Amino acid sequence: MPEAYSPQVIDHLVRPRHAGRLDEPSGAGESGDAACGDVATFSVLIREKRVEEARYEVFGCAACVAAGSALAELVNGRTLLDAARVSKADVEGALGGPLPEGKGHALTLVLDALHKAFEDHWSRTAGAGLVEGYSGGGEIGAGGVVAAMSGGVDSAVTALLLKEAGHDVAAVTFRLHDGEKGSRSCCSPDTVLFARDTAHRMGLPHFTLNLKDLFNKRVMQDFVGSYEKGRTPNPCVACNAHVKFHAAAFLADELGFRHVATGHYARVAEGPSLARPADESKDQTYVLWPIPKELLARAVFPLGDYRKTEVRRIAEERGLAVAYTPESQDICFIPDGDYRRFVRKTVSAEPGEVVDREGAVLGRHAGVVDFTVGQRRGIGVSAPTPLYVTEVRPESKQVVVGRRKDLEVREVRVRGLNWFLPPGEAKSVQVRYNGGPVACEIRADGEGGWIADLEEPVMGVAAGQSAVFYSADGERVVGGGVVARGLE
Ligand SMILES: Nc1ncnc2c1ncn2[C@@H]1O[C@H](COP(=O)(O)OP(=O)(O)OP(=O)(O)O)[C@@H](O)[C@H]1O
Repeated sequence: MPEAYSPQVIDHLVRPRHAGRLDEPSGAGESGDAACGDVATFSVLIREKRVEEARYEVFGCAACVAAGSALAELVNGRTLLDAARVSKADVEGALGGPLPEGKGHALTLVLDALHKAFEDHWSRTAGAGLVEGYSGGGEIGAGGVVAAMSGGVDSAVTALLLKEAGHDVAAVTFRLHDGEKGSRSCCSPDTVLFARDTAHRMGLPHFTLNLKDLFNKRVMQDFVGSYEKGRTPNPCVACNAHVKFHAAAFLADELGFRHVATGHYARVAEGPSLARPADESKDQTYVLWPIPKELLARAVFPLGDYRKTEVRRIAEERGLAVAYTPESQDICFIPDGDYRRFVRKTVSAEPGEVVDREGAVLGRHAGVVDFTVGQRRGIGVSAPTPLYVTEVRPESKQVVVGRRKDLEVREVRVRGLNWFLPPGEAKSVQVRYNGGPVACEIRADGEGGWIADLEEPVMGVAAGQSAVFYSADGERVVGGGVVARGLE
């Protein structure tokens, strides 16, 4: 580490390039904190996928000021993709090599301000309902892939494999929620920085899209609301239905790219339909059923052909820092896994009765939001044989309990279906993420929904869960939907 500033740093201090703010930018961003001394802003004017102008303003140490000037010089006039590829190492290079000890943060600070300006540009382009319901623009680009990168190993290897296969790749990280304090779940600020760094080390452009409002409305509120209604939600399914693929397609269209990729373990088969991946222990087809068909036609899942162990090995071999990141938690916005506490923070639960199937009152509970069908623990009623929740009735605030046998269902009603293949090809159904498929026959219920008649009984099917139908060979997803009440 040098002790003094390089001639390049001094030059940027004496002759700052592109200093100031644009009056009418298409995006503006700020990073840093006055309390810790350094604040950087960038304003950008983007036209025709090019950074026509970029200006910076920095209040802070000399290294930060010089880094702002060097970065502005590096991105002015470049294509948006090239500008989004500029890395900390590039800025460092432009400043004549490593900064003096303790000054490395300058690179992160100015790059973050620039990327927040890009993020703001996308928010302004997409408008208030950012990508809500977006399913593709008029013209789909010929090539290129937008790879959704969460900061985890799967999506990093996804982007790497696509790049190594010769595709034009742009990485995108979605800001979905703030995470809970102290957490390092996906989308917390440091995760975004980490994902950007990972993309840049692969030589990829990186963008961030702010989807917090959409995610809050379509995933988090739905999650809490479902418990209030006595249903069991699956937030990953809701995210795949409304957020991830729409947002990635939006960015792909803006960049003139055709495909969108995620690190899911699944394959896209002809149809298009979804097919099971090579690594059956990581199969994610169950949560992917709601992707609109027109978006599935643009989706690629490179990991569908790999086993997770191979994916980690690839990450290790290529020296990716993500190689050792832990598996992500079940629900990304509840890092501690305590979803009851999460739900209770938002809804005020009202007490009610615990009743048996004949209606006899066995006890009291503190709120229906604490219960799901199939639950055994925490019922608070003692009985000679174990009791299970067999039904949740939010209207009467009753929780119905019964024996294990009472949980068995032979008929599942499914609504809100998304079919990839003709319904007649459905030969089995899976009603739980970790459950296997059960042979079934299906019939239309005459009201737009379908009924699956199961060959063998399944325990504890809760309204709100997904029901996913598979083909006769069990390999392809025929379609999926949401389990409806009415099977009782
Ligand atoms: N915040 C995010 N930003 C961008 N893409 C995301 C984000 N969260 C998830 N994804 C995409 O969705 C895929 C599946 O998400 P999931 O939460 O199941 O993560 P995962 O299977 O553990 O993958 P990873 O190891 O990449 O985090 C990811 O591989 C990634 O492509």
